[in-house]
Amino acid sequence: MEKLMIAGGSPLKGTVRVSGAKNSAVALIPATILAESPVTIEGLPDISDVQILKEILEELGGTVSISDSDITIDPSSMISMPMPNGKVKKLRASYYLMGAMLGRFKKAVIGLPGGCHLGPRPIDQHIKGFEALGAQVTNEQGAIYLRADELRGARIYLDVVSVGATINIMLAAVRAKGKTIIENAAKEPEIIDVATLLTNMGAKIKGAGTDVIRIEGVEHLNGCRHTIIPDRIEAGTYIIIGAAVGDGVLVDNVIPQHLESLIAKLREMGVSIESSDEQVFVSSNRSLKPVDIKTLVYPGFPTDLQQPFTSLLTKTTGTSMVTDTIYGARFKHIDELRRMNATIKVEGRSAIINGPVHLQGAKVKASDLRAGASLVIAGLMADGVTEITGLEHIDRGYSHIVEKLTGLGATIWREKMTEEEYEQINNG
Ligand SMILES: CC(=O)N[C@H]1[C@@H](OP(=O)(O)OP(=O)(O)OC[C@H]2O[C@@H](n3ccc(=O)[nH]c3=O)[C@H](O)[C@@H]2O)O[C@H](CO)[C@@H](O)[C@@H]1O
Ligand SMILES: C=C(OP(=O)(O)O)C(=O)O
Repeated sequence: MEKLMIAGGSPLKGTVRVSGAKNSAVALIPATILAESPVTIEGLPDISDVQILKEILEELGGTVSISDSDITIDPSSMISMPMPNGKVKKLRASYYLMGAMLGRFKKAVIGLPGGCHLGPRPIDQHIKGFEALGAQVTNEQGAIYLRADELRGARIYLDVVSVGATINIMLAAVRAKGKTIIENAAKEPEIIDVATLLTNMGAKIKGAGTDVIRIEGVEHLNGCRHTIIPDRIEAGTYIIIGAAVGDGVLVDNVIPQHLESLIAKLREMGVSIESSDEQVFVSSNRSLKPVDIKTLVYPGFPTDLQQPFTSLLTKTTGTSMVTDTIYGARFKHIDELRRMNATIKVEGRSAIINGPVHLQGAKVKASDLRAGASLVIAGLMADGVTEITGLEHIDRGYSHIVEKLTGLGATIWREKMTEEEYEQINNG
């Protein structure tokens, strides 16, 4: 077990290249199950979620080869092996195995997913969609059993706008007989990316990226080549780092339109930020104005950037408020930021931040992926050394974070935890 060490306080400068999107990758990889010949995905991020999904596809009988950041998956020999436990519990996106396996094999057994603990994360809308397509779905001892004689297209209205449910229903519906209409669908860029892959495989999908998606089921899906979109949350994290401690940070391989809500807020605060086709240039400003943010579904401010953004707000002069309308309990990073000197209180779904404060290095624990990102940013801003445990969460979503930050001039390194430290962490 390793911990992350950061000696903060120095300005960062240079170029950082963003990797492929985690939330696309974790759907694109299961989507390959639906093909009848090899699929190549280019530009995958080097993160643990991708590694685990690769191993899961191998357990299902797929042949997986990786060359640099490209992966080729031959799904032709896969079987619908039950996966009630084990690796599926390690990540949220293992729920996409349900839609993909139901689409191809008309049956699947998948344990309820893991992923970040952000309060309740039900999957009732996924199940509602599968049932509407004709599947029988039961929950037995923490695993979801799905079976259908045949899948039939249906009209499905999502009661909650859900990224996961939209993609999962799409995965099953591309192999259903007839037409499926998903209403009140999520519009995140990752949904368009998955629809693009499926279309390249031979699926018929219209309207991905709008709130009504129309799918005409097909009999066969073939292999193809697909290039993943850049990770807007990783890009947003480096842009926030540039705003917090940057002396000219160029974030490369980004689609700025995916981050309009973040860029607009940073400008409102007085951050100097310029964007071109695929790059964003950002510099820190000594005095920043406080702002309020409210997380919303895309194209609103992403919940996944709320925690990293909170660290930046400790630097502003005055009071800022962060309200998370998607995950009302996504505030486990706040206690850790307080240990670093931040003045923040949580009231219901909101965190109220008073600044400016000068953060101080401390021993802190990442409870989830973006809590980890917020602590990395705080560590870079702080005087002295910050030690972050819970690195396994950060490794779920940030490819080569130490190398990328070192490239910008940060003093950051991984260190093996002593047995004593390991025990302390495990005992809470
Ligand atoms: C792997 C992946 O892509 N993860 C992202 C995805 O998670 P995920 O797909 O799990 O998130 P959803 O978009 O489904 O969740 C949005 C909201 O709907 C609720 N809900 C969702 C499904 C359901 O069946 N019932 C229900 O009530 C959730 O509790 C949450 O409050 O979108 C989230 C919201 O942008 C991001 O934080 C995650 O990074
Ligand atoms: C919440 C997140 O991930 P997951 O849904 O995979 O847990 C995230 O990426 O911030």
